[in-house]
Amino acid sequence: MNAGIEVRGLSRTFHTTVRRPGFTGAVRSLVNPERVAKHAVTDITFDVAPGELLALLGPNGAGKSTTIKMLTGILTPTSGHARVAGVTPYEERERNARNIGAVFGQRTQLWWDLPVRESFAILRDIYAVPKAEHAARLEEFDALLDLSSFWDTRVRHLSLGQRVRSDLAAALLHDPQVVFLDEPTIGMDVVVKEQVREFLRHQVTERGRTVLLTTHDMTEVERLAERVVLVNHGRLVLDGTLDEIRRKFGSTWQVRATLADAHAEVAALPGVALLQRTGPQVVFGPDGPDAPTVHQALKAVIERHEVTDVALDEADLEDVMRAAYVHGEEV
Ligand SMILES: Nc1ncnc2c1ncn2[C@@H]1O[C@H](COP(=O)(O)OP(=O)(O)OP(=O)(O)O)[C@@H](O)[C@H]1O
Repeated sequence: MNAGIEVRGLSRTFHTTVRRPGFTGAVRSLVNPERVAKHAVTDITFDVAPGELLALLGPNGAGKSTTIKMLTGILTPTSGHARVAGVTPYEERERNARNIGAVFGQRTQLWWDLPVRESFAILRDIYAVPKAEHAARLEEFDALLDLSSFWDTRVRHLSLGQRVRSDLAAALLHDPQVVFLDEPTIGMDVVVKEQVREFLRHQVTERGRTVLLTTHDMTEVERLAERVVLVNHGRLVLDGTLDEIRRKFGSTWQVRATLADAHAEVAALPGVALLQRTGPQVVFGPDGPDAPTVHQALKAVIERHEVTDVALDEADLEDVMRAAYVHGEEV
């Protein structure tokens, strides 16, 4: 069985009733309601390989949550289909629930009035996890997320960072193959964010879980994801590695180097232009659509020249993504 995610031509349209303004408008809306269709997700196709962490990115209202809701079985698609660890989520919700874990950073699935550890015990019973297995997993999660310092506290009294760490543990205690994370580190301080990222990396690399992550935090994307899928206005605009996306939309990098020999000849590098030369100081930039990434260019420069100093300027991933959202549909 494939423990990944397959999404094929997935679409979801919402039909809402428009309220006309004013009293007569309200009466007219009652008598003759005006229905409008909102195409939240349109014909999206992508895969997440087993054991891969993919970031699903897009501006507000792009359709990310709607996509995740279809993959977790909360919503049924209008058309298209999806399989999550071999199961059609909206047709077999219960079976799907056993295979997946989900964390929505803005909401909790824990019992508000119970201490965290009791919530974990209830989940153990719900998912019928053997006691020894549950204890071993909790020990592993505690080592990475430092849960024991607050797991006797009621959920309502936890800080945001403590609550989300508890939610993450709760979502993974039944050992799901596939994990959905909707803005898991929103509002956390940098230390807790890093702890959570380390935990997620461990779950992907050591436990082989398949993760679909949505976030607006580009540092998170850089630290965790190799591949990203970009959606805008409900449509998929890009599916590729961070390097590919940088290459397409982040064409503003520069490598500045000081050559050991002020008269040395500068080697021609494919896809790299020599922008400036003043004695030993040289500045390189990307040349054409097949230009390398800044890191590849830096490596090539160092390999071919003896340099005494080197610095690089790179387009911020936020800028790259902004360009990709705007121009992604054109490529
Ligand atoms: N139940 C619903 N009824 C009507 N429209 C909806 C419903 N749920 C979502 N939408 C609309 O569908 C579009 C996509 O929403 P969605 O929540 O999937 O976006 P998102 O990419 O997750 O955004 P954000 O980054 O702000 O969380 C939005 O225009 C939203 O208003």
